[in-house]
Amino acid sequence: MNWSDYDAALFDLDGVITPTAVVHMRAWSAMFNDFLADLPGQRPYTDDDYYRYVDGKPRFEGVASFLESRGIDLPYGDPADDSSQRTVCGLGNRKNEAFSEVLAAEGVEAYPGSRRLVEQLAERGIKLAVVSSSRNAPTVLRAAGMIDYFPVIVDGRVAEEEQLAGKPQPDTFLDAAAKLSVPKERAVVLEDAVSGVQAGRAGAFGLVVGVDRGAGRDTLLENGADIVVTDLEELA
Ligand SMILES: O=P(O)(O)OC[C@H]1O[C@@H](O)[C@H](O)[C@@H](O)[C@@H]1O
Repeated sequence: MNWSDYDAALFDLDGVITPTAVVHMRAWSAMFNDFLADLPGQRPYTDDDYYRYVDGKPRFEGVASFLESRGIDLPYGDPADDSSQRTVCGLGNRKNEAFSEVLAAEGVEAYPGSRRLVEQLAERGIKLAVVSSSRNAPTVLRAAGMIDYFPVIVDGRVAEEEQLAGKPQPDTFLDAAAKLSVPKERAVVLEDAVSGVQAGRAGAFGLVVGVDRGAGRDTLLENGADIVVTDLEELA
């Protein structure tokens, strides 16, 4: 790809800039498997469930989507629900406690190739944004020492405040491009999740880059990626 064809790069965070997709995956697995253990006839939650139903989506939409796939009906509850409550929101918040504990205990470093690409693009004057479903995005970016590169961050909280539909809808990416004053045809979306490349395709952005951290090259291409890399170093 030729960066001179573009004016902005819209980065997903977890699994694209930082290896936190793995932390999210482990936290989801611990929470769902604990929850399923009490339900007769349910097979365990696996990484395949993560990629199909949870990856890249806002917290409570991930919970609802997985529960629906297993025919489990729980009340939605309220985002402020305590993590002990048997609601969609309660389960999401239970998972968030596990995620926050790992982040606090272990910290996080950006992928070296992603840091290099971000630094180079910043030097070239390409405008940069993070577009993440996660409400933890600013905390993760700060912990990785990367927050100052991104004048625009559209995270799970911003999406809620501004009533933007989450990925796989394109609204959060479109919002970031508008905030950077860059037309979508001049913006590149960089995503590791199926729901994320779907959002990129739905928004008709200039280029959708799939970063294969486990979702699978063919799956990313089928769902909206124009090109697929395994590390962002390849684009630096
Ligand atoms: O619960 P949070 O931190 O708001 O994150 C929501 C989602 O954010 C996405 O970035 C992750 O890919 C998902 O795994 C995660 O579930």
